[in-house]
Amino acid sequence: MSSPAPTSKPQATAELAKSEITRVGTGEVVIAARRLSYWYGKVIGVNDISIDIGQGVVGLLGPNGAGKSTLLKCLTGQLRPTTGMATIAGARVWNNPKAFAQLGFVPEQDAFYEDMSGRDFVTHLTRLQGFSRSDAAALAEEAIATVSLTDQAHRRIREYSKGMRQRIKIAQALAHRPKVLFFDEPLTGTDPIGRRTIIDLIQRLGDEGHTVLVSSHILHEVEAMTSDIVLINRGRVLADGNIYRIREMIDEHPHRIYVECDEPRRLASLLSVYADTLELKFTERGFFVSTSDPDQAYSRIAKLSVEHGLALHALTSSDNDLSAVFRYLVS
Ligand SMILES: Nc1ncnc2c1ncn2[C@@H]1O[C@H](COP(=O)(O)OP(=O)(O)OP(=O)(O)O)[C@@H](O)[C@H]1O
Repeated sequence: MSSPAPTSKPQATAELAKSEITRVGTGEVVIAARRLSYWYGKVIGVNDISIDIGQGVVGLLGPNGAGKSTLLKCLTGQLRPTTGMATIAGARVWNNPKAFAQLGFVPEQDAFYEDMSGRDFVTHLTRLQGFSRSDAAALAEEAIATVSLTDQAHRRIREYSKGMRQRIKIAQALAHRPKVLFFDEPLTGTDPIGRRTIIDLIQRLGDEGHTVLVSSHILHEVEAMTSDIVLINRGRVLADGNIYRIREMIDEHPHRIYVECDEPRRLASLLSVYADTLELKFTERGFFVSTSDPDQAYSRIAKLSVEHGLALHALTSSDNDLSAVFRYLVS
């Protein structure tokens, strides 16, 4: 999205109505943004976001280019907001080392000294937080154990798999024991076991009372960690709240189910008599059915195929992904 950079000053926080502030997480507000915008020259990264984030795990969902990384960078003090502000525990983040000490950040991109061991990498970065050599070493060891990398910590990062790289980045973010953690697309490129380890860890951090903000463009990834989500698109908050509410929004819209079975035309004709069947579209091996009542449609397809002896080979929904949610919300 491209439009001229704003010239007006940010409005004061007090001028915002409560309804203009997105509220996620539980308990006291830990992370806050007020009228936060960030412009890359004439391209907007984050557009006037006001949000209060409490404890627990919160998912920041949006398609590629939505502004997730830019928002995380503003909230962690890596980028100075063009307008507006970000705070952690009430203190402004930008240019404030005290705020940095309270947060841990797991970036999407790798930025390693590849020839360092995992252990040295975490220890050195922890020393930069102001800890003595021995304290930093002890904290690093603890964090490395938390991500189950103790056995591999002596190896050079160059030799690490993608999943191990993700975990050593997480150890780096945890070592100084921050209460607030930011994960930018933490599951990218990980295998199923690595994913499980990271998801479990994120949930545990949330259960222990940390505030954890996790960005992703994949709905089911975030769903595995939390039901508390914020949807962003084109730099703006589109919706927030419980993931089930978002699912309800999906269900309020025509839902497309793909069916492959023996004699697809026969099953399609059986479905065509129901009022919630909106459209049928055939493919080489099956058909798409659009329905206004997905729950009914799923059970009906299963029931009819059994009753009429039509073996089902595929029953899937292409609408379960995030792009569908966004299509609905934007339209
Ligand atoms: N360094 C940059 N220079 C110019 N534009 C940028 C830069 N970084 C991001 N943008 C633009 O800002 C917008 C938001 O990008 P951002 O990287 O924050 O999105 P994202 O949701 O994190 O997406 P992705 O997961 O693809 O990184 C996009 O339009 C993007 O092209």
